[in-house]
Amino acid sequence: MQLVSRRSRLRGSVLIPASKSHTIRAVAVAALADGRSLIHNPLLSGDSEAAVRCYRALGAEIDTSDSSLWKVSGVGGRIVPPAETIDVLNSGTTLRIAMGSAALAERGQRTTFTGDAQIQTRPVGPLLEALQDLGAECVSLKGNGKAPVRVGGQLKGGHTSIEAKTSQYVTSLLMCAPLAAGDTEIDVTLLNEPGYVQMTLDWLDKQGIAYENDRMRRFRVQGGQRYKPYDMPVPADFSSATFFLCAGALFADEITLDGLDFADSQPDKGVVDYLRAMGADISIDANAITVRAASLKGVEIDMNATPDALPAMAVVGAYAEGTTRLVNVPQARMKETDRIACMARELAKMGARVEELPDGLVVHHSKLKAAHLDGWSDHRIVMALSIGAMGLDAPCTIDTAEAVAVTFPDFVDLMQSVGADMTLLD
Ligand SMILES: O=C(O)C1=C[C@@H](OP(=O)(O)O)[C@@H](O)[C@H](O)C1
Ligand SMILES: C=C(OP(=O)(O)O)C(=O)O
Repeated sequence: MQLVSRRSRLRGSVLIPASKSHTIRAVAVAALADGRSLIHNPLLSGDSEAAVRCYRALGAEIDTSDSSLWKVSGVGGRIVPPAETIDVLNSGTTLRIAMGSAALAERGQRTTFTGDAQIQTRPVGPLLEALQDLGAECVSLKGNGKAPVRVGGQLKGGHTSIEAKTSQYVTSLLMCAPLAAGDTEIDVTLLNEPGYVQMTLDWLDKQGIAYENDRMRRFRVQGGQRYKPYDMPVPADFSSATFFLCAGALFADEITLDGLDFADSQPDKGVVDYLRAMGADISIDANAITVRAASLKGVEIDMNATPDALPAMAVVGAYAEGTTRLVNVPQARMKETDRIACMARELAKMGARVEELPDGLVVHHSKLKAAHLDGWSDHRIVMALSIGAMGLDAPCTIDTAEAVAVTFPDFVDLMQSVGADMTLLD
């Protein structure tokens, strides 16, 4: 599919859909719990569908017939691997978390995971090694530290250390360790985006799981614990909101984003601070954020906590006065695509002056022009580029637009509802 995006002025309000990161954690915890959980307001998207299919295959009963209330009967920590390979589609978070869950099976019982072409380029080697240290049987079937992988029981606990270039490794270990028979000690030698680990710890806290956290450098998790069923709504997604925040800061008379909760620990709420530092006009009132276009100036932003915001912030940088430096986010190269390289390339096609850094992007204020763009089958690149087109005299066409469904199937509809001149073409 192609997304054609044209000059737009935005006005109105949007209700931001549920968080992908929370929905996947919600499914995983409920699937491992003893009993029946109710997940209200889940995200309906490719990545959350991947989590549902994955945990069904691992034995949980998940009824999604009511799209606003999923009912999950958990396996009580007793994973029984399916004979068939589990396909996690495009979801890195699902793959990493489910690998830990699969390690809870009995010794000799193994689960094979694969995913789409992008998933098969993303690393999981350090997680395989850590799970192995803790008693699981792990192998990367192509020997390259990537999916397809096979993970078998049984996680017993013990000690491991991990270099977490993606926080998802630590999230995975923290979610399975409580269900191991023995205690687990995890030394974390490097940790990108610790805020996503905090989201996981918030889940453990709500579950009453006992653990010790020494400044995110060392965790001790008591073994022999259980997850219990719960009844909870999923909070709105600040990563999806990012696109409306950025579009609003550039092109809105006034748009209001509803449903977001600043008490939630999602790291991408930090995008509000980034935009304010650039001069954006953003006000926050209860759960509503109101954004009006203002003239923005380039600043340096440490993006380590928020890798998913890089594509949209790069577009903002191209419109801001002066130079925007988005730094310290090397992990953005390990996502669905190498988002640093892809954004540099696509913005250059639009006439932007962009420099790639090993860990980020330098974007200079540029006179942009319309172009035919590649979305690289990466949801966040497609959405970011569509915003880039909103200030131009001629339309931009973005290929691989079907990718938005991975996290935000309603993106185009919601953008249109606040006045974006966008069309999806089959
Ligand atoms: O834990 C999570 O839910 C996520 C963590 C982040 O991944 P990394 O930790 O690999 O950056 C983020 O990019 C991803 O969209 C979701
Ligand atoms: C990187 C992302 O997701 P995941 O790692 O779950 O594939 C994302 O949603 O931008």
